[in-house]
Amino acid sequence: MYVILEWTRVDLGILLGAQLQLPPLQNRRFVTLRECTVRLIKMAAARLVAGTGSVKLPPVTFVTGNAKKLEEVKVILGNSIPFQSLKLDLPELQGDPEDIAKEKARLAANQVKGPVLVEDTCLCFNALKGLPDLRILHHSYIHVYALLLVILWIHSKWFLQKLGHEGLNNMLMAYEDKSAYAMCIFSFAIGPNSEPITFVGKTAGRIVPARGPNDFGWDPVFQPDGYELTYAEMPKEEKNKISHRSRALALVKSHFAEAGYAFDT
Ligand SMILES: O=c1nc[nH]c2c1ncn2[C@H]1C[C@H](O)[C@@H](COP(=O)(O)OP(=O)(O)OP(=O)(O)O)O1
Ligand SMILES: [Mg+2]
Repeated sequence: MYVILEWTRVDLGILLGAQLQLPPLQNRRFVTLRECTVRLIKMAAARLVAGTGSVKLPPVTFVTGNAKKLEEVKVILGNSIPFQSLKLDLPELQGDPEDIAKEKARLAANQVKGPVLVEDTCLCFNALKGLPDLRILHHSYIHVYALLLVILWIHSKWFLQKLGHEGLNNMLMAYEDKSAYAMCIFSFAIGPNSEPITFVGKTAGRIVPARGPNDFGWDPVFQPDGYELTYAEMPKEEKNKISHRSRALALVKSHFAEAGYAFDT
């Protein structure tokens, strides 16, 4: 079958030209159905491989209500992924950090109606088997043990699930083990109703009495392993080299490079 379709600006040109990235038609008034079909098949194959194919995506929207996170993400991503940011206060969900990140991505994608990137960060104490995260305690790091009591109350259900009653009873105060890790989970959803994927970055360290500027969360109480400085005391470039956030973003970048998403720029 060899049907000739007239190529007009309004209908096919817009409909197929945009989707299939047909060559400019300066010297041709016609494209063949075969040509369209071949390109459609190629596009479908590319979709299978890349998860999206050659259909162009709008730039990714990084959704966060936290200006400090955004500052870091901008520096770390540079020009590697076309993105814009949107300040939205997404609900503070509780539960497993990876589930929280995915749920945040779903909520954000439904609002933005396009590709979104979100992240969820937590600080976890090894003495407490990775609990708690300090998501709720935004700017307090007076004394970690004092915080634990508050967190215990706030997350009691979660604590019980993870540690059990005995663990809870044994938990308070005298911990030798001050080791902890900072964990960042980015979640990417290509659009509403698509299953988000996640990228986890961790940095090991320990909890110390607060040192350094007090402008970003628990940075003053977290000292990464191998360093004499807390996150807060480090120059920003130094933190960005080793941080939980940059490690997670390295995975995000590789994913984008491998998937070969094409963006409208
Ligand atoms: O690198 C960090 N260094 C120190 N503190 C940090 C870092 N990253 C997040 N944080 C704090 C902010 C918030 O108190 C909690 C995470 O909560 P988390 O829900 O992920 O952040 P958020 O609510 O501030 O912003 P978002 O709108 O992206 O959810 O840990
Ligand atoms: Mg939040």
